[in-house]
Amino acid sequence: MITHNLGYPRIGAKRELKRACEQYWSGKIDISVLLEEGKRLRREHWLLQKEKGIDLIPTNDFSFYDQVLDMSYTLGAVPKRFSNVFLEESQPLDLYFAMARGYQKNGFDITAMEMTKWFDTNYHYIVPEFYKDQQFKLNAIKVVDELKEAKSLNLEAKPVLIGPITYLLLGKEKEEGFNRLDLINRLLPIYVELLSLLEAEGAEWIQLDEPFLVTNLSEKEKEVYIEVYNALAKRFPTLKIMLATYFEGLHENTSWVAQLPVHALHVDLVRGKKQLNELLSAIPEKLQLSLGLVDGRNIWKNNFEQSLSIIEKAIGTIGSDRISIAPSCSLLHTPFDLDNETDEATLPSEVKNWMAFAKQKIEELSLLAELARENPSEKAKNAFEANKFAMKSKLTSRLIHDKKVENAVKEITIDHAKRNNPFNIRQALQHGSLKLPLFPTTTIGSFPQTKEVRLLRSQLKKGGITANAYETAIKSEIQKAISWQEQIGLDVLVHGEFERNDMVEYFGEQLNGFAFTKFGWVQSYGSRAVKPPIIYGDVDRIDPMTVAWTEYAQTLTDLPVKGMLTGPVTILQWSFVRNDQSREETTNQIALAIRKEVQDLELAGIKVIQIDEPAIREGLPLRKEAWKNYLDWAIRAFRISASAVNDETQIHTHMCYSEFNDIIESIAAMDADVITIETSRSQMELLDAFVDFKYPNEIGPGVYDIHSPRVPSEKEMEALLEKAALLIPIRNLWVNPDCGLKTRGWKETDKALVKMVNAAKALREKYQVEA
Ligand SMILES: CN1c2c(nc(N)[nH]c2=O)NC[C@@H]1CNc1ccc(C(=O)N[C@@H](CCC(=O)N[C@@H](CCC(=O)N[C@@H](CCC(=O)O)C(=O)O)C(=O)O)C(=O)O)cc1
Ligand SMILES: N[C@@H](CCS)C(=O)O
Ligand SMILES: [Zn+2]
Repeated sequence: MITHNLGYPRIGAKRELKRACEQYWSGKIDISVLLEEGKRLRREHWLLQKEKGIDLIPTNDFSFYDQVLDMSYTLGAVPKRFSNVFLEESQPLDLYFAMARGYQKNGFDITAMEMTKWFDTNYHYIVPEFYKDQQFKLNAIKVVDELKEAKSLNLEAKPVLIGPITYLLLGKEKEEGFNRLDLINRLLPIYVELLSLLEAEGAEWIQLDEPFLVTNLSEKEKEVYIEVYNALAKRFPTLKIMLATYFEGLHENTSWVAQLPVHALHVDLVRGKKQLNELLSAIPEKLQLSLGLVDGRNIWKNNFEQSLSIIEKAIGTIGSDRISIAPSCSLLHTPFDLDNETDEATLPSEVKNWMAFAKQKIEELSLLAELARENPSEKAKNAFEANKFAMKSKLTSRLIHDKKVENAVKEITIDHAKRNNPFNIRQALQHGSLKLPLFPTTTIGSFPQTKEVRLLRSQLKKGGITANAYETAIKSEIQKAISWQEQIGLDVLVHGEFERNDMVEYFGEQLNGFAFTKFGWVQSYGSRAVKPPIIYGDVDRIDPMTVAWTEYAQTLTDLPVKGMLTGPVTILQWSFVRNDQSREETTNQIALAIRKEVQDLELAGIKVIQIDEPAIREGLPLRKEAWKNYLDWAIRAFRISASAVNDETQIHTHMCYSEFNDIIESIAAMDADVITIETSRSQMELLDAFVDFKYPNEIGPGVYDIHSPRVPSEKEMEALLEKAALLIPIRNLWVNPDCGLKTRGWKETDKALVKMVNAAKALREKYQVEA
């Protein structure tokens, strides 16, 4: 039985890759320094896995931005708007980064490719763009060079590629008249070329990631899978293909997937525990099985006793030489190294002893392999006892349960999720009290988190400045932001979220039942990372979390300041969650905590309160049969958090990166008075669902993409608004960017928002004249 890994976090223990990329983008370092840093990180991560005893080590899991973008680049799926600008002799990495970030230099103004969520994770990938005349062309340098690098270190390397069908399904047709799956005939020869090169370079194993195999597939998709994998098997009779599935079980796909002619099948036994029995009975004689035992999506220690019984069962049925063990999915979604966490105040050692990050998960794998052998070492036996102790300590700990919270959740009734009156009555009251113009302008909450602001927080945490000095400095940022918003003519203001490290972590730090880390970074997109807090116990809010900052901002202006909260589903989704109770139960606890905050904001005189729920769509189960149950409790949790206010108090919600078509009914059921959504990258395409559904409440379709430094023109935003005004009743229409502006600089923010306000004014004029 061997151990292998599906992918390692590439950003580095201290986010070294982030710093290197950002320094390169700002011209502070040369390309050679960036490339060298990438090489150093790869080497370090490979050697660490080797040292911990992993037999098969993944390569090509490293990326300077995103593994899907790497694949597009490797397969030559570069949209023409880029390839026309970047000539053959240009630095390849510059073209690659331009695809991700857009390019507004040397007289060019090219928009970035779209970005969306990777299955149900908080990781974002760059969406492949497909055209009717799409051609592919191999650019194998990265994949092959990384294999050579690993081989030069005497490692048993396993190149990891996104499988051809998952790659196509991840993308989007950018024009009508074709189906992207039909491109398989042009794509497959490129994969064949790539696999041949890798085989020639001595690759024995290739991992092809096909996570779409865990979803509800159409007949056509199933047929393409069968054709493609048969073709590959015929062409590569000796290359060992490991077909990797994860994030769910195979369900109804089990029997035919088990028949695909690959060397090994990897299955996720954390999310898809139940599939093992069926698989063991359906497995053909030669197929090897990779058991995904160690949770790649959470930070809890593996339960050795349970894992060993699974291993035993698998060995007992098909023999140890056909079994390998691995994490459930790539470790990209877990932080780097728990050993770096030494602060008892943020992460009590009792809780830390229940946890494992990527490095520890790799150790767990080696230990499990050792323990499954006949005569495990003393070290492994001791580790087994320590693991048993940790499991028991978690079961019996006094840190976890809070009767008061558990009772409050039990006492939730239907009334907790109901506003006093329906939307039309609330709308009239809110319009009467807020007196906003047509096409009211607002922003989504955050303003640039400058180096200076982040430094202040870092100094506060290190004791370099006092809490008073920090408060004064943040208040000064708020004061500047309020007077600037008044000056440029925004209608509903925000305080700017300067005091927040992150929209989830900030709340986690103030809620009971949460622990947090210093270095627990997980890549979110490109160079950006998040530090998900850890929910280990019952959640409660003791003191107000945001009221003082919002109240202060409101004292500075007569215009309404929007209170800014993160919703219960998003807090759940972007945290590491308990594995000892249901997600629904935890979300209800968070909903009650946010409800208290909403009530306190209203009491403090705040008339508009936004409860962000960007992760509702992302939390949707991968299997359609589980959607209804999830949506029922998720929407109810939002409503519990939002419904304790008077009719005059206007509740906003915000969502980004979401395809709304499938869940529009549930979004309407949230019954927020105003919803702001990300729509600009898709040219308002995402608005269609709201239009088709005749969405009744107010809506702010984003008019500019905040993920790129590109400043849109006034005309562009006006055109988008015109489009929206034709689709949505204008009294229901708001004007805002796609999302918060924390990642942007002040210069571009100022320019863009001035233009946005002007665009709103132009529409106001036009429609007032017409009215
Ligand atoms: C809306 N989004 C979010 C998602 N998930 C979240 N949990 N939060 C989100 O906001 N998912 C979907 C999208 C993803 N979008 C983003 C956008 C931006 C970031 C981002 O900017 N991340 C920052 C880290 C933010 C943070 O936690 N900052 C801390 C610590 C800052 C720090 O690095 N300090 C330095 C010292 C100070 C200095 O010298 O700069 C240090 O520790 O070395 C803070 O502000 O206090 C990033 O840089 O990646 C993420 C997801
Ligand atoms: N209020 C948050 C929402 C991000 S999704 C922000 O503005 O950053
Ligand atoms: Zn957003």
